[in-house]
Amino acid sequence: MNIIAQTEFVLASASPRRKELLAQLGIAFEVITSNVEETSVQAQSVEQYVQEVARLKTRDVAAQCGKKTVIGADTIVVFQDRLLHKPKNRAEAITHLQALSGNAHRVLTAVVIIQPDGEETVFVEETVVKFKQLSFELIEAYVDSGDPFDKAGGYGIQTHGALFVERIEGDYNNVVGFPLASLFEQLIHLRLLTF
Ligand SMILES: Cc1cn([C@H]2C[C@H](O)[C@@H](COP(=O)(O)OP(=O)(O)OP(=O)(O)O)O2)c(=O)[nH]c1=O
Repeated sequence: MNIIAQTEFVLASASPRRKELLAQLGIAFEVITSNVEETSVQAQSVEQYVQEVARLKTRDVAAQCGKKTVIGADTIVVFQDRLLHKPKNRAEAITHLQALSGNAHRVLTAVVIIQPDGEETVFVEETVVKFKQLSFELIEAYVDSGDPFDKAGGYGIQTHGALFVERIEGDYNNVVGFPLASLFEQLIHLRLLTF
């Protein structure tokens, strides 16, 4: 399938996974990373929080590039209304995985599209992931591999975190950091892509 960009695109993300996912569309884009501090965001709900962070990152990059369409995102892991951020250290990574073990959690990704005229489109996609019961030995071995530290919730479903999954409801790519199918749908709707 030939997907044609109707605008110049910029991806506002340092995540190599988002870059790979966007590249799957087969369109050209530039990558510009924002320097926004995520922890400063205040919100009433996790849905509002993830949108606000994604908005801040995307706006920061949009301010640097005039006539282009900027796409940014933020992914959070929510367990019983608690946000499980990227773990700061080994102990936190272990605590996150112990909480997720044997339970279902939500992964929310907010995507923001800012067009050259400043028009903003925001949507949030949710995927529910149920983990198997994880032994302490397995959690420790995984944490010691170093994989959890750049990932929300402290695991990567695209790496050895895949071994923890009992079932998943929703878009797998949303857990990796970009709900590609919904993004495609939005970009078609906004006439920023054609095929
Ligand atoms: C749950 C989960 C998260 N993640 C990643 C997706 C995101 O990259 C990261 C969450 O952090 P984000 O703050 O959403 O993204 P980032 O810091 O990697 O990149 P940027 O802010 O520049 O866009 O966790 C996985 O790769 N696999 C998973 O299974």
